[in-house]
Amino acid sequence: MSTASPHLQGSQSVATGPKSHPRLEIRNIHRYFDGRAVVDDVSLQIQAGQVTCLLGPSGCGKSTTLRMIAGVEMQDSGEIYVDGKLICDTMFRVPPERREIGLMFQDFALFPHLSVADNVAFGLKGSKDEKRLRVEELLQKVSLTRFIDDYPHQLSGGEQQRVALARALAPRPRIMLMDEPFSGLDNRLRDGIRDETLTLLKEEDTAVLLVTHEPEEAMRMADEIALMRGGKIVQQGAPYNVYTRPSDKASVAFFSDINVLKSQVNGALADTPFGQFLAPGIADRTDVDIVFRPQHVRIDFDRAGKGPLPTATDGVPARAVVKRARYLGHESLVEFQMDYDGSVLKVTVPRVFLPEVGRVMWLTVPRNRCFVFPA
Ligand SMILES: Nc1ncnc2c1ncn2[C@@H]1O[C@H](COP(=O)(O)OP(=O)(O)OP(=O)(O)O)[C@@H](O)[C@H]1O
Repeated sequence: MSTASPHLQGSQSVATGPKSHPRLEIRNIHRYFDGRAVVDDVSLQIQAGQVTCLLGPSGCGKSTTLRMIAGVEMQDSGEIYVDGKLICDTMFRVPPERREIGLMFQDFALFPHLSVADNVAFGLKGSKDEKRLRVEELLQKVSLTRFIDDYPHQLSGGEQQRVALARALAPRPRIMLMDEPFSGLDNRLRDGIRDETLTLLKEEDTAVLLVTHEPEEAMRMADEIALMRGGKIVQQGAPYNVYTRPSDKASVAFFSDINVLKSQVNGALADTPFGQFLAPGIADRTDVDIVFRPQHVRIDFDRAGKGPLPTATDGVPARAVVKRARYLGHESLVEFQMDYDGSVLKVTVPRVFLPEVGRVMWLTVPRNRCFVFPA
């Protein structure tokens, strides 16, 4: 069983020798609007070739953080370093165009009057031949060579997005900042373009900071997730760690629906209708939330008024009645009304499972899938 608190440190250090610096480092950045800390002491390190997703709900300060790194917004305190060199503090500031940072936003439009080739070549320096070579290389990588002389309006939304990516990467930026870059695309296109983008970013060895409010996008794209809330990074680490070892109830809830049992600690144990849960390190008489995801609840059929026998790993079964069942395509969602207090618990099953309303069943909660947090 997991309990509250582990503040994960992530897997960011890729040692390449004593002098290696992160490609991008921001230290203790603050930004205030109307006296309110919109970005509140944010620090991050990103290595070359690493994708970090800044993930959080709307208004938590993600875009403001990105804008400060890009240099279009000034922080009130804190420093930004690229390859160990200071590029911005409150006294000194390298202008945005000299930061070697590529930008890609949802509405980062192509120049309509320029061909695909000229769009991609826009930020490039060097001879005509050198530019042409780089344009061809990138268009080949995004599989758009055949559109090289076309104009943006002749391309689909997804194709335009890939040209925008090629354009952003053409000058070989050391860092790529992406703000919800795929949110304008329809669902079916999105997965393919995300995967292609990831492959290309890795090939170019760029350090990427991608802002998104979609957990699924972050899980799919990120080497590391920085979970942001109320201007602060509340947890940081590999997607697996952030998902399976969340630091608090809100972090669990950000990734999926949750079920919550209320209890109070007594002798490092919390009593519930599902049996006792370990609550190590939490003081007696502390109110706690026992949190678990719908996909982790176990369902058993009623056998002559009884459920399965209690076990150490799954605790005690609790009697429930099916209130509603829905098939969602990739899983079924069943809502159960619990006998013990009439509350409703959600359970998902990765197949077609549509028991009739009113049917009696028994639920158990595997202890290794639960989190106990002070309420
Ligand atoms: N120039 C500004 N003046 C005043 N408040 C601002 C300014 N820019 C941003 N804010 C406020 O700062 C907070 C954070 O905004 P920000 O755009 O960084 O959030 P976000 O996490 O990127 O949200 P979203 O996902 O909706 O884009 C919001 O409450 C926003 O209203």
